[in-house]
Amino acid sequence: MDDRIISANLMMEEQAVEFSLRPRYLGEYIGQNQVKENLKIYIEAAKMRSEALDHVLLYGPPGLGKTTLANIIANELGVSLRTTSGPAIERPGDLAALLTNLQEGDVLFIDEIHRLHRTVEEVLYPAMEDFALDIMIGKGPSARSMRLDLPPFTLIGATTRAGMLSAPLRDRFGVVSRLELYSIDELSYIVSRNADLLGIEILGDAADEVALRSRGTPRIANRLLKRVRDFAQVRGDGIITPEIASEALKLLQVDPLGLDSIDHKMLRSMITGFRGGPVGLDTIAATIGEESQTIEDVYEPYLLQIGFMQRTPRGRIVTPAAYQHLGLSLPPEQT
Ligand SMILES: Nc1ncnc2c1ncn2[C@@H]1O[C@H](COP(=O)(O)OP(=O)(O)OP(=O)(O)O)[C@@H](O)[C@H]1O
Ligand SMILES: [Mg+2]
Repeated sequence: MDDRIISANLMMEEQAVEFSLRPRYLGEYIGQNQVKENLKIYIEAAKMRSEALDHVLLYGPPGLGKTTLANIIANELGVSLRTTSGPAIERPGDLAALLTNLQEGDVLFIDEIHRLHRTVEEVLYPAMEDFALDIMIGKGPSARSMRLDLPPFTLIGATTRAGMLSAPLRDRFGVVSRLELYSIDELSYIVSRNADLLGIEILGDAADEVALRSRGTPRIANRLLKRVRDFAQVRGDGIITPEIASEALKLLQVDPLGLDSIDHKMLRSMITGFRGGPVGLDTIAATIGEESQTIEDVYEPYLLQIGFMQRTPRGRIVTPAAYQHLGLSLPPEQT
């Protein structure tokens, strides 16, 4: 699924561009107003008290700006940021090395924090709570534990799956923020701003056109913008007009609402195989050959947001709006 144009996952060759487009301060970070307002206050307060900011957990679907926000928080605090990820920290000693190298007030950013090894996670508890490391010296009966002080620091954890964090870890975050899918207006603004940064000329209506198909996700908006730019250069005079945008987007096989063939396949198989549901997540996954987790993290949030799917205790159901979008008629008992 990673070569899908609308995959929200970061592709290798995109990293440099993403880095250059990343907003550096809260003022440049579009949307997520609730999260921003809260952070602004906590950051201000931490600075006034000359203390480290409380630990922050950011969660939400991929490509919504968690990494960006972690960098912004460090910038706003005026401290350094060290980045690592759950699976990258293999042994407790690796984490201890990271922690002992922090300066007072620094931010340690752990991406995919739900994938931390258990033994590593246990080192994190006293580090987060008491800014201390418990290390074992010696082996066997003569072994004893020694406590090492750490400089006060801020841990920022990011995850697409808050539900997979253990309770003791989750409870140690003072600030827990959920990032939401972006509105069309916000995405359109991001597209225009990023076009500016990349030296691309795009008309307002064309930016809306791109925004509409970006599944509420800035990363997808950036990707579509670049494809549309290529098209405008080859087929037009480089300026992205609404006509150019919609022609280019059609070629990318993304429908006017940003759904691609996998979304279509999923909705259609729920309709034809299960009369629109309710149908369990695992059944859907097996039917279309995707992993349940991927469906839950990546495809479903957008379909829920645009009201094409609903979650019920008995499973997922397809809504009339989706039938209409697909040009299918509702089963008789639902009309
Ligand atoms: N609020 C925003 N305003 C402007 N641009 C944004 C915003 N959020 C994200 N972006 C853009 O989207 C890109 C992807 O964001 P980012 O890498 O922070 O997502 P992520 O949530 O960390 O994704 P993942 O879950 O894959 O790690 C950024 O490079 C940036 O260009
Ligand atoms: Mg990230």
